[in-house]
Amino acid sequence: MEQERLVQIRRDLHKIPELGFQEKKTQAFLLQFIQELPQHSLHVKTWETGVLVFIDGTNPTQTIGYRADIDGLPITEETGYDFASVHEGRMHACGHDFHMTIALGALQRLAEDPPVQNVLFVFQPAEEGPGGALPMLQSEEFIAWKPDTIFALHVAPEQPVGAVAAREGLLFANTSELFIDFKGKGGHAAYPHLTHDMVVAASHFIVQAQSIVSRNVPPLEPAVLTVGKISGGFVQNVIAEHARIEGTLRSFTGDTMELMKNRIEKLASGMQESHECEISIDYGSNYYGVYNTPAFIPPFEQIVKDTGYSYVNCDPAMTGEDFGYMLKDIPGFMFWLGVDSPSGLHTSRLQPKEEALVVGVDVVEATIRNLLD
Ligand SMILES: CC(=O)N[C@@H](CCC[C@H](N)C(=O)O)C(=O)O
Repeated sequence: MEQERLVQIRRDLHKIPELGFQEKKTQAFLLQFIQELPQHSLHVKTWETGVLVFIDGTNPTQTIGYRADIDGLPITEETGYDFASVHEGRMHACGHDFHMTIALGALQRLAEDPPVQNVLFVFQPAEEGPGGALPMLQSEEFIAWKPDTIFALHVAPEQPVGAVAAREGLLFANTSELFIDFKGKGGHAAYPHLTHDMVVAASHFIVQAQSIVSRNVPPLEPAVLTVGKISGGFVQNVIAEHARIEGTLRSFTGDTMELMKNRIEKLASGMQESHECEISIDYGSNYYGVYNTPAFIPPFEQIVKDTGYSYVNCDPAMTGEDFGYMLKDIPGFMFWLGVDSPSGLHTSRLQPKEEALVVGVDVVEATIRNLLD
């Protein structure tokens, strides 16, 4: 019965993915669901497009926080689901529909049978960008209910259903977005000698930037430089006066991140000369690495096993998460929840198995009830 209800919630949310800070329908859905729960121990606030729900514990000494991110991605869905996104060009391709459903499932169980400690459920906007965690953390609404400990999960397509993975210390990388604009002299395709072609400049830049990780970053330091999007020009027979590349930088240390940015800037300054153009760089949002407080991991492993699921001690990943900002300020941790999808995160065919929803609810509920007792 509960499984059917969780599946329905997930499917309803899956249909309405919205980008960061535009999650109006998602927020309305969450509020409607929360309003239908037993209200005796609940307090609800909104912040921007997010929602905060505080549950009074029965004999509290502390507050434990649980955070779920709520935004979707600008990806066109290709799952073939009959409950696919009805928002064109938007998809829950990072599993945030699962994250919200699991939080609602755990919230329902705790609203019906409140735990000893106080609980704060955090439904946070804009994880994929521009980043909702930091401003939410600094908001009056959050500060008034600030928890002593906080945790969160992320779906893991490569792990089987029933597996929960975590580690002490660094789980996710530092990230920085990367937006670079190239501006030069465009013109007729037949007169290239009179122009400074920005498609050519951007292409050279992308190829040369590949040597930053392979030739500047020390070989034992993990680093990623990905260009995910390139755009520019007007039409096939006009030489482009503008091109733009959009990407992301990932590292485990602040020094490596600085080194990559430094090399990008040097490369850009050399290319301004060689391609006779103007290059401007914007690093967009930067996320702090997700660092799990080591002391919580052994008790969490025990809770997972006691709940009947398997625990995996995993390696750190180059994914990013603005939850890193919350963990910088509040002790806690993040874990991976196995959802066994053949297609990975940020793909148009991500198909997490819905049997994992109840696993998530069980683990989140058990952690809230037992971690601090
Ligand atoms: C878990 C996950 O996939 N998170 C995103 C976070 C995006 C951060 C930012 N927009 C960037 O691209 O640097 C990820 O891409 O890892």
